[in-house]
Amino acid sequence: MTVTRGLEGVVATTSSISSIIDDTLTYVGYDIDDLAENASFEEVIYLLWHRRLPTEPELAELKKQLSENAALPQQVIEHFKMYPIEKVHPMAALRSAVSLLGLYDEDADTMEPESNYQKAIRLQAKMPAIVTTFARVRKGLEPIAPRTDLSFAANFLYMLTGNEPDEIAVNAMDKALVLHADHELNASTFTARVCVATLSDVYSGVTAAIGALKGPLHGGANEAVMKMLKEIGTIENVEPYVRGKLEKKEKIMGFGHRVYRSGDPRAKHLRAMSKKLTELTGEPHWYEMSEKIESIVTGEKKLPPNVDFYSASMYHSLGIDHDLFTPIFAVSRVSGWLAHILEQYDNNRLIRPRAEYTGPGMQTYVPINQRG
Ligand SMILES: CC(=O)SCCNC(=O)CCNC(=O)[C@H](O)C(C)(C)COP(=O)(O)OP(=O)(O)OC[C@H]1O[C@@H](n2cnc3c(N)ncnc32)[C@H](O)[C@@H]1OP(=O)(O)O
Ligand SMILES: O=C([O-])CC(=O)C(=O)O
Repeated sequence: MTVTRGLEGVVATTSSISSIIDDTLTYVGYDIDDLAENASFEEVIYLLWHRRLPTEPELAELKKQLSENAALPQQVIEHFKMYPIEKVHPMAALRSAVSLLGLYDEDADTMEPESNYQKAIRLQAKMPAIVTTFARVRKGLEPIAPRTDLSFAANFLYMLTGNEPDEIAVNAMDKALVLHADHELNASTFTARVCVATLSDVYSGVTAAIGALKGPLHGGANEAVMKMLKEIGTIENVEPYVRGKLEKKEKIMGFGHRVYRSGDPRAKHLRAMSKKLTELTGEPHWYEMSEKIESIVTGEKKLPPNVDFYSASMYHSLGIDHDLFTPIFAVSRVSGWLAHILEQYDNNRLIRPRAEYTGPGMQTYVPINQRG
């Protein structure tokens, strides 16, 4: 048996959803740079689920379906009011809420492709309301119902604050959602596929994926980046802080990647948005600190920033609570998880690798009264 630690380089499935080849990321063959500049998040959802861009009527229909399914069942809202919500991490709340949604979906365990597609729409549609309702209830505020006349990105910001967001904020959120939507066989997507490959249901697959995204080596890194920026505090402190961490062989969050070698193509879009938004909010130091961290880490370790690094200062500039950064990642990535879940069902085989056993050799059972 050959063990490949962390399954590095192991090709575990075929997929027609997204690809990373020579550090170029494509969704269904469209370069991420092209999509980030030109596509809306709703178009990207359609692309991932149907493997082609929608026509105008198809996009209008998807938007209508997302809008019609955006509100949360009252039971989920009541659930948020039942526990000490201010002590709960929103990713844990999101994980539980998705699982709970499965209890109120009478088709949860129906396996026909059309039923699974309809569940994908319902789940994608409700993710913003889960995150924003949680965010408001924990502050003692009433949840805000989704509006049917706003885009997916605008609705998210509207439900969070109750104010109609301006065009700059909506464009930034929309682009962030496009950039995070899918990423080949990352840890959370693989988790979702392993789960549903047992022929478990869509809600189980997404719940499992949220659990995997939560960790700081994956989606949780964006919140950790903001924590680091706050800890550093000033531009003067960047150099001693970062060099000190590197000397102690500690990781700098938001840097490094299992697949990219010369850099994550999404980072430049987030860097540009971070620069623009931090200037507009009169807090350019968040960007300036980030840029300085990048120059030290890339200089010392040759590790470029990943998608989580500049998204932190960008979301901060939109006035978003720092522990909501990873849930926002999930609001976008659920589109990719759902595409992969449907693809897995389409051509399923149980995913079950092997482990090389390293424990003791064959032993004889000793009755408990004879053990020393
Ligand atoms: C959406 C996403 O999931 S993007 C990734 C988000 N995660 C982060 O930003 C957390 C910080 N980054 C990391 O922990 C890693 O780079 C990962 C998890 C992304 C990739 O991990 P792996 O491919 O397993 O790389 P691994 O952790 O083995 O690192 C290889 C070497 O680079 C170093 N390294 C990797 N990332 C970093 C980092 N962020 N800071 C400092 N050193 C690092 C490791 O210490 C190791 O050094 P060594 O060979 O001297 O021991
Ligand atoms: O692909 C990965 O390993 C992590 C990542 O960048 C993502 O999920 O967006």
